Amino acid sequence: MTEHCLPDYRVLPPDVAERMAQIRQRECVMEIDHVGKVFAQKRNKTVALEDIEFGVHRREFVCVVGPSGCGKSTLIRILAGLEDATTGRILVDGKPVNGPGPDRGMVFQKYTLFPWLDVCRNVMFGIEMGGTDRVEARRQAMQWLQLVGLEQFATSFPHQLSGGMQQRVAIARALAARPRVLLMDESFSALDAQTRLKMQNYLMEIWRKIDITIVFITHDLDEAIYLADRILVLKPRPGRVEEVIEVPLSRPRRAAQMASDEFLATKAHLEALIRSFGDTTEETNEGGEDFDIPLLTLVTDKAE
Ligand SMILES: Nc1ncnc2c1ncn2[C@@H]1O[C@H](COP(=O)(O)OP(=O)(O)OP(=O)(O)O)[C@@H](O)[C@H]1O
Repeated sequence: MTEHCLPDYRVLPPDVAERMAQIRQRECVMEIDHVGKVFAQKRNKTVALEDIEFGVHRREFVCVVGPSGCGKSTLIRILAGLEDATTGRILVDGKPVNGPGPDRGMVFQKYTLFPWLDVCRNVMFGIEMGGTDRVEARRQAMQWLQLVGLEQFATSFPHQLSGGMQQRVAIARALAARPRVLLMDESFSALDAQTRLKMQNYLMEIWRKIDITIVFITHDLDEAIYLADRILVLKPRPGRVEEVIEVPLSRPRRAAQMASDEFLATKAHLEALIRSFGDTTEETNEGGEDFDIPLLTLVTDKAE
C-alpha cells in the first residue's frame, strides 16, 4: 500500500491566499502588545505568558490553541480585562484596555445566562446597560434572537433550553452590546459532538453576516482548523507564541472539508507541534517546599 502524501499545510489555495491578503490589509482591531503575565505566590513564580505579540484584524476569526497550562485562559482573561498583564498592554481600536468594557463581548464555556430572566430579557440586559430604553432594547433583542434563530423562544427561560440553545442566547447577548471583538473561551466544549458542529456552523454564519472580529480559545484542534482564518499556537512554560498558522481552507466552510488533504495536513502538523512540547501536565509539590497545607489537614496531635 502506498502512503498517501499530504500537501504542505503552508500552501494556501489561491482563494484562501487572496482572502488572507485582504485580511492583512484591514486594520488591527485588537493588538496584543508584548504581553507577559507572571503569577507570584509566596516562593512560587509562574510565568504564564511571555512577550505575546499579535494583531487581530477586523472581521478576522482567530483561534488560540495549545496544551494544558500554556496560558490560553490567562490570555483571554487579559484580553477581556478580567486580569491585568504584568508587562505589555492590550489595545482595542488603538485604545489601551483597562478592565472589562463594552468593546469586548465574552462567551464562556459554562452557560452564564441569568436563570431568573427569560431569553429576551437576558439579551436585553446588555442593551439596557448601555442606556437604551426598554422598548428599543426589546426590539433590538428580538433582532439578535432572530440572528441566532431563537426568536420563537424569547419568552422561554434558560432551563427550558438545550445547552446549544443556551449558548446561542449567550452569543446573542454578547453581540447585542455591539462589541468590536467577541471573545470565546472554550464556548462549545461542554456540548456533545453533533451539537458542537452545529454551533460552529451557526457561529460562522453569524460572523459572516455582521461586522465582528472573533478570538476563540479551544483545546480542540478540529474546531480550531474548522473555524479559524489564523491559528495562534501557544507553547507552555513559559506561554509563548510558537507559530501562527494560516488555515488553508476555503470559505464558506463545510463539515466535508474536515476530510480534505489540507485539513488533515494542518491537523497532522498541529498534533506534531503539540507533541513536541512534551508532557505538560503540571508537577505538583515538586520538592515539597512550596506546598500550602490546608489548615484542616494540619496535625496538631502528635500522639501515635
Ligand atoms: N490565578 C493563578 N495563580 C497562579 N498560577 C496560575 C493562575 N492562573 C493560571 N496559573 C498558571 O498559569 C499557567 C497558565 O494557566 P492557564 O490556565 O492560562 O493555561 P491554559 O492553557 O488555559 O490551561 P488549560 O487548557 O488546562 O485550561 C499554568 O501554569 C497555571 O498553573
